[in-house]
Amino acid sequence: MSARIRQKFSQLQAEGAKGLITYICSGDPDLETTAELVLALEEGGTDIVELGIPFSDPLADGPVIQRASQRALNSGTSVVKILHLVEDIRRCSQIPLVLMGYFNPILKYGVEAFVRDASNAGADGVIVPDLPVDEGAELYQPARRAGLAYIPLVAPTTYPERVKKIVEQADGFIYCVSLTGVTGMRRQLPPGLEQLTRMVRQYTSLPVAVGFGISSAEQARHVACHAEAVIVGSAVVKIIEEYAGSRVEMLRRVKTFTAHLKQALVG
Ligand SMILES: O=P(O)(O)OC[C@@H](O)[C@@H](O)c1c[nH]c2ccccc12
Repeated sequence: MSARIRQKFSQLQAEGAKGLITYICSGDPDLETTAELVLALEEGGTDIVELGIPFSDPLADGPVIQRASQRALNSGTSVVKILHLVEDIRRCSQIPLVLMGYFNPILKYGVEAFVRDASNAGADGVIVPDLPVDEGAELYQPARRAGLAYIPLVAPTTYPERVKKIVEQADGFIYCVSLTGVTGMRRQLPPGLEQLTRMVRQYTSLPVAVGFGISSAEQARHVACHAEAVIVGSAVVKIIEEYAGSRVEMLRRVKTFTAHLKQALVG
C-alpha cells in the first residue's frame, strides 16, 4: 500500500497521538485555492488530506458539501485537472493525499487509467462511497496493483459478515461512518461508536478512522478514544464557503481551525 499513509500512522502511534484527516472539495472555489488550502491544512497539523472529486449527484453528502461540489463544478473542475493539482501539490508537500469521489466520474475516466494516473501524480489512496463491496473488485484490485490504498467505508448498519468482506479489500485504513445519514455537522453523535470500531477491529489490524458529523475539538477528542484518526469535512468546507470573498482570511481561518482540532488529538 501507499508508504506515505503507512508511515503516517506509524509516526502517530510512536508519538502517542491520534490522526486528523480533513476533507476539502477540489476546485472549491477554484483549483489554485485548493492547492493553497492543502498547504494551510498541513501547516495547521492535518495528517492526511482527503481531496474530493466533485460530482453533480453527491448522494452521501449533506448541503454544505453539495454546495461545495456545485461551486467546484461551476469553476470547471474535472478529474484530469484534479490529477494535475495532485502533481502540483507533490512539488511542495509529502502529505498523504486520498482522493474521495463517486464511482461515475472514475468510471468515465476509465478505472485502470484513473488508478495509474492518480498514483503517478502522487495520490496515496482512494475512497469511493457508492461502490458496494460486491463490486469493490472493479476498483480495489487495479488500485492495489497501482500502489493506491483502497479505503472502504463501514457504516453502523453494516452487518459483521459484510464488514469481514469489506476489510479484506481494504488498504491504508478503514473509514468508519459514525452515523446513518449524510455528511454534515451534528450537535451530537449517536451512541454505539465504540461497538462499531470494536467490531471492525475483530476483522482487521488496519488503522480505523471515524468520520461524519464531527466539527468540534470536543467531539474529535471523544471520537479519537475509539479510533486512530478522526475525519472532518463539512466544518472545514463551511469556513471555505464563509470566507470565499477573502482568500487570505480563508486560509488563515482554515489553518487556525485545523490547529485547534489537532490540539485535541495530541498527548
Ligand atoms: O462532512 P463531515 O460530516 O465532517 O464528514 C466527513 C466527510 O465530509 C468526508 O469524508 C466526505 C465527503 N464526502 C463524502 C461522501 C461519502 C463519505 C465521506 C465523505
